[in-house]
Amino acid sequence: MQGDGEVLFLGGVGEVAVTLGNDGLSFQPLHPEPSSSCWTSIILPPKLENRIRFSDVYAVELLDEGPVCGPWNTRTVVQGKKSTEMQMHRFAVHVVTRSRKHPSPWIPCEYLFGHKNSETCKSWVELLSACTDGEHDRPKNLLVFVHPLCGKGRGRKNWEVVVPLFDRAKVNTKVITTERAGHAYDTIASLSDKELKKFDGVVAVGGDGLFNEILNGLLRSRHKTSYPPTPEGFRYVGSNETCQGYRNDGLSNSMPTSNTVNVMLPGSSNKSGDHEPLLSTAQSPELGTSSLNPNTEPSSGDQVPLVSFPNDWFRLGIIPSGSTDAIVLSTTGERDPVTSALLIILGRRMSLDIAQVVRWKSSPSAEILPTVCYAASFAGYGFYGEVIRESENFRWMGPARYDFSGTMVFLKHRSYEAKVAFLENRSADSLTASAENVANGVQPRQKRPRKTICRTSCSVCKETSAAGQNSADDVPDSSRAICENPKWVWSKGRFLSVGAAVISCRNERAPDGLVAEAHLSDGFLHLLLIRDCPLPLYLWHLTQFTKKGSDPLTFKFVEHHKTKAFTFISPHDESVWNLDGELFQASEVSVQACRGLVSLFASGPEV
Ligand SMILES: Nc1ncnc2c1ncn2[C@@H]1O[C@H](COP(=O)(O)OP(=O)(O)OP(=O)(O)O)[C@@H](O)[C@H]1O
Repeated sequence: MQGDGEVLFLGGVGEVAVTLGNDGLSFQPLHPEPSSSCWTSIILPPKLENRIRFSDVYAVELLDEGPVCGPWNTRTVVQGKKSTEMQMHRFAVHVVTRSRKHPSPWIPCEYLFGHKNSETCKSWVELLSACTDGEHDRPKNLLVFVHPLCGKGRGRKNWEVVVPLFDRAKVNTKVITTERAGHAYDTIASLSDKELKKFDGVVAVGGDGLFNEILNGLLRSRHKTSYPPTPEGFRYVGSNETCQGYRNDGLSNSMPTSNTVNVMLPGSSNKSGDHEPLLSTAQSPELGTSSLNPNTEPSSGDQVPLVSFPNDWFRLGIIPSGSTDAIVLSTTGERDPVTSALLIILGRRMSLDIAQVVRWKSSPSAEILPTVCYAASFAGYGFYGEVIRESENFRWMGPARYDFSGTMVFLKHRSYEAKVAFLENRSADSLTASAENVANGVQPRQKRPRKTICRTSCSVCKETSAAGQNSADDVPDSSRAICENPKWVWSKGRFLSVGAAVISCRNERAPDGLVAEAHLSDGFLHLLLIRDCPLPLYLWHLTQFTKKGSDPLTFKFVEHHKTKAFTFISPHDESVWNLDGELFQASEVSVQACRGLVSLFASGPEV
């Protein structure tokens, strides 16, 4: 019977007895070379093991009859001799491997098996395919957006590099090459739920900006929740509206309705300051129903349940190709298109917190008009917003424009008057000084608690995601906790920047990120308030971000608050925010962390 020590020929090794286990395949050479370890000499590099885990197999392929090379040994390698080749029927098992050092990119590699009987090969392929198909959670159909111009034109090239992996793994991809800013947003936002349900996920081949567009396109109409809580005295809308399930403990919550919620599309609408009009779900400019499935009925009136977030099936992926790629670096630890493609194909999954940002006013004199948008990595005001605004003038420089405009904005050393109220996090490891100290601006430099870095299988994120498996109709746990502990702390004054990191925001300039201890799905934001200070001190603070293992947040003029929600008010006419690297004009905003709102094809950073 197959799997019970059947003898196959393995390329580079020779005859092996193969045994099938519950979680993989193992094999022993029948004629081990005494002078060398065939496992180290089989393929140099990468090193293959004598065991294949199904969870690492991304494709099994039946091949034509052809050559399989005989054993490699030290003698043939050192003397440059060609090992013998045998003509036989063949199949290939494609797996992922990686070096032992961390972080290390994933490398696809192949075990080539041969047998004189074609039926034997065929039945092994069927058996192994069934075993790997049993590894549930692997995507079958993906919608892919390729931003051809991102990161100096890397988008298209990177997609071409990874396409063979998707083809080999038999993952169907519907590819759309974006033609303009807002293209991906429009397409996703206008997909009916029935169309969306045909996909297991959406992949962005681009940078954080393209990912942000997709995120907003998905969540705008499908994330049903209340506005972020706001402090007493900040009651713009629905003062008489109370949210179902929320206690009215001095927090003003209000439920957005389809009439009141508009989404600002960061990539396009911010430039004009206009709101993106709500699009009809019947429109589907790129993905006409017929293009997906000729038998599909029109979406209107169909009985497919609504897609809402969070849910446990739909995932987002990123093939990093942008100028910063902070989301990929923070969620995988690698900025490598092949690693990301393999994580997608193997169906890795992890939850990701998302910041819901509600703009109440675009400028102090503007009308009150709540506009909802979402950020996956960062929302920043002051320095961060100005750098993005300034960089728009130097697009021709490519990614270097961020360094250039960063320097210009730094030298201007502008500070901004603002009031920020945040929800105090009474539970456990608050990183902030006491509320009184903060209010007086005399926060002492203090020893910060030991950082728990978010890594693969992070216990902090696992704990919270297990607790957070509530239905979409339930009140989110994070919000419930807010209502039970509603203490607001105000911070007022002049700030060089105000920023909220949802995740660590690692990037090539900041190897530990903006907030090294940020978790991917713990339901918290890290609010960074940088008070006005002398230029050299600010420079010192900024340069700390570039050093691994440093702590840029211990300066006296830096406030770091781990919080679930905050509200920001500025009297400046030209107040601009940076949301995931995109410009967003807003003088009054409220922001909340939505725990595990989306799932990613990732398994956490291996750092
Ligand atoms: N074909 C296109 N032409 C112009 N802009 C596009 C196109 N496709 C997407 N965009 C927009 O470009 C912006 C930046 O995209 P992305 O972040 O993916 O790449 P990037 O190289 O990192 O860019 P940036 O340096 O501007 O952040 C996004 O807002 C996206 O909407």
